[in-house]
Amino acid sequence: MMQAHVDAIVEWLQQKVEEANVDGLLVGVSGGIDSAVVANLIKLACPEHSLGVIMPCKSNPSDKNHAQRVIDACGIDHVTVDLTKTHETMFSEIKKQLQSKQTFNNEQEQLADANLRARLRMSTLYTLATNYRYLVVGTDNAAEWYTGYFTKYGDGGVDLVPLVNYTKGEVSAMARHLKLPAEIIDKKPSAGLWEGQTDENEMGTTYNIIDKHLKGEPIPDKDREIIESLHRRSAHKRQLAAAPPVFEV
Ligand SMILES: Nc1ncnc2c1ncn2[C@@H]1O[C@H](COP(=O)(O)OP(=O)(O)OC[C@H]2O[C@@H]([n+]3cccc(C(=O)O)c3)[C@H](O)[C@@H]2O)[C@@H](O)[C@H]1O
Ligand SMILES: Nc1ncnc2c1ncn2[C@@H]1O[C@H](COP(=O)(O)OP(=O)(O)OP(=O)(O)O)[C@@H](O)[C@H]1O
Ligand SMILES: [Mg+2]
Repeated sequence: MMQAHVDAIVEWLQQKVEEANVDGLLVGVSGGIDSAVVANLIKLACPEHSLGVIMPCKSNPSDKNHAQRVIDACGIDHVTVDLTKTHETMFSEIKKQLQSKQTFNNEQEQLADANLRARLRMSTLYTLATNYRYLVVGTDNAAEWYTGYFTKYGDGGVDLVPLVNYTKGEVSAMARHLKLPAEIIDKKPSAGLWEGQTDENEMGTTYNIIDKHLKGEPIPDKDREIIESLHRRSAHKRQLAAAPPVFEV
């Protein structure tokens, strides 16, 4: 059953490569489960033309080790681009300019800092995609997509989203089927954007409950309200940039 899904995704990826007339596929490898599954899928789709990209950005060493384990386990070609200094330079320059105008918003600092990391990763992936003539493959699953739990034009800025119809539970099942390292499968999902961040703490609900909701199963009212609110507020991330009508003036 899971093998049939793997085969279908792999075939779809190959078709997309052919349609786009490119040479292969790449993905950012964080050490988390979603990118581990995608790295395996693109390696199956394009054995000689796939690339995993490790992009530490003030990341903790265990994430880097996990990312390397993923690369080793699937045997995919890889490159590491450390974005720590780039991020530091860019964020501190922006902060300095805003402080001099007395418009720096401390309350938004953590989020702004975190989203910049995601967007630097996106820029790095597209620089590599141009170099290799590859497409950028995203890792969003159905739960993240529905709730908008991604950075617009950051990790959401990709060419293909092969896992977008699969719940987090189904992605875990796929990871087990693909025999990914147990420590990758078992660890708590985290965007790794700040110390101690976990997806479930930040969202205020759990992937298990979001998955149930997506499958049409009953969930507590409180969770449904949270999920539907996240969904409504993130509608803009699932659409093209809003354009005005042609004004007849
Ligand atoms: N109604 C609207 N119509 C059009 N655009 C609208 C808008 N409302 C906000 N915006 C724009 O969207 C921006 C807010 O969206 P965005 O920049 O995405 O930022 P936002 O949704 O506030 O934050 C991203 C969230 O995704 C999480 N994340 C990010 C990256 C990876 C992962 C992970 O799981 O690995 C998770 C992160 O922890 C955080 O909770 C605003 O600054 C504004 O520019
Ligand atoms: N340090 C990193 N190096 C390379 N890519 C990264 C890094 N951090 C995040 N990414 C990219 O951003 C994506 C979004 O992160 P997200 O946390 O949702 O997925 P994940 O880490 O693969 O899985 P999990 O949800 O289990 O943490 C990752 O899948 C990966 O493609
Ligand atoms: Mg992660």
